[in-house]
Amino acid sequence: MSSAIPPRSLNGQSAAASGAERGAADEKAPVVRAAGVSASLGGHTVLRDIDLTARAGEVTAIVGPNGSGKSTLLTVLAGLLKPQAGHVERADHVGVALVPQRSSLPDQLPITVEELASMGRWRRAGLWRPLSRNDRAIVTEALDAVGLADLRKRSVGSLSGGQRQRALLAQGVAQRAELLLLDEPMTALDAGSRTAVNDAIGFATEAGAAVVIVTHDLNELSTIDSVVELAPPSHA
Ligand SMILES: Nc1ncnc2c1ncn2[C@@H]1O[C@H](COP(=O)(O)OP(=O)(O)OP(=O)(O)O)[C@@H](O)[C@H]1O
Repeated sequence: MSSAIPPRSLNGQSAAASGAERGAADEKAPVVRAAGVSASLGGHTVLRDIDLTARAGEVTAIVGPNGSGKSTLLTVLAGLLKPQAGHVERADHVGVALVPQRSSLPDQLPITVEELASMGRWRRAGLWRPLSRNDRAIVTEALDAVGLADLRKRSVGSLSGGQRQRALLAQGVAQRAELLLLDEPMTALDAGSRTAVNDAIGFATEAGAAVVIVTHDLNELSTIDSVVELAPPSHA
C-alpha cells in the first residue's frame, strides 16, 4: 500500500546508481520509493522484489526486455496497481502524471493539440470550469516545452506519431505534477522529436518534478540520475 514519506527522512536506495556516489547532504528529496515490490497481472507475477527511489528534480530510467514489467512498474508507482508484496511510499500531497505510449490515443480523437494539453489542468481547475489565465499560461508553456506551440490548433488525429507522443507529453507536463511517469516517450521518434522530449524532461525536472522514464535505449536520454534494470520475464 502507498503511504506518506516524511519529507527528507529517507536514505538513498541501491537503485540510484549515481546517487549512491553522492553525499547524503547532496541528496534530493525522495518523491516516491518502492521497496521490495512484487506485482502480478492476470495471476502471473510480473515484478519481483523491485527497489526504486525517484527524487525531486531527477531522472530515473527503467530499462529491461519486452515483458519485463516496465509499464507495470509505472502503474504501481502511480498507485493504480497494488503491489502483491513490498510497499510504495509517496511524499505528502504528491500529484502524479502518467503519460502512456502514444498508441493509446485513438486515431480519430476529435480534439485539438491545445485541448489535449489543457486536459492536464482539469484535475486542478475542475472538469467543467473554464481554465484560468494561469492555467492557459501553463498549457502554453507545456506546448512550448515539447515544441508543439505552432501546431496547437491542429486536430490530434492529423498529427504524425511523433507529434502525438509530444502532445501526450505536453498534457503530462501541464499537470505540473511532482511525479511525472513517462512510458517509452522516445520510441520511434526522429532526432528532432527526441530533442524536444529531452527539453520537456529538463523543463519538468527544473520545475522540481521527479521524472521516471521507461526506455529501451539509455543513450536517447540527455540526463539520467539513476537506472533501474528489470530482469527478463520468467513466465513461471
Ligand atoms: N492485463 C494483463 N493481464 C495479464 N498479463 C498482463 C497484462 N498486462 C501485461 N501483462 C503481462 O505482464 C508482463 C509485463 O508487461 P509490461 O507491459 O509491464 O512489460 P514491459 O516491460 O513494459 O514490456 P514492453 O517492453 O513490451 O513494453 C508481460 O508478460 C505481459 O504480457
